[in-house]
Amino acid sequence: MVSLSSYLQRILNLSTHFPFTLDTRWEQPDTLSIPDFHLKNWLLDTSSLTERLQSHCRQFRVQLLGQAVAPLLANEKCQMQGVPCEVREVLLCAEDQPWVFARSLLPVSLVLEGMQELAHLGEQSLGKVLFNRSDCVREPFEITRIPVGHNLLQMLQLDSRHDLWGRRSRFRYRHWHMMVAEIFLPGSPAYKQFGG
Ligand SMILES: C=C(O[C@@H]1C=C(C(=O)O)C=C[C@H]1O)C(=O)O
Repeated sequence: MVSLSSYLQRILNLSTHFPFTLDTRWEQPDTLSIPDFHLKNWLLDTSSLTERLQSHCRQFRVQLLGQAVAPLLANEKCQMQGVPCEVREVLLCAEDQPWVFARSLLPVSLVLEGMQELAHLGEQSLGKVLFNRSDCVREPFEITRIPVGHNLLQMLQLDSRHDLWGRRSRFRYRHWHMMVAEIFLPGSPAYKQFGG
């Protein structure tokens, strides 16, 4: 098991990589055959992923890879109605392993006017902000399958013997929409092979 500090040293030294982006096809959940019920339960769980991961480990942290205004991919632009966004990419890590890669899109006007706490989240979980507000409504999930060899794995310098799976959903707050996409990485408890 690669020690998180040496693993992160490698990733964080690649500062030019931010944003890592997440170029993948997103589908309605019933159009992809999810390998097993255990994974499906993780993919479609609407509760806070941060809290669920914390219940599976002793030491949890959010490792910020970057948060800055950056271009969106075509399939993100239409979901975000073409508004300029801050892109926030993090690794959700437990013990000595990165368990989730997350890429969130935060409209600049929301960060500046609507929810200023998003401007200086740093390594606090975005979920703590979103799930503590009753006026943030989560919209339905789309899911994605990331094949072995996808460039995200190469950029994150991770190997996987199986496809990875992820989900994304928008959170609506007043007239704004945020997008949160999460990819379960090989060591995460979303896969039955998890040793925990
Ligand atoms: C949406 C949540 O927030 C998590 C924390 C994130 C962050 O800090 O950038 C991003 C995605 C989530 O996995 C959650 O906890 O469910």
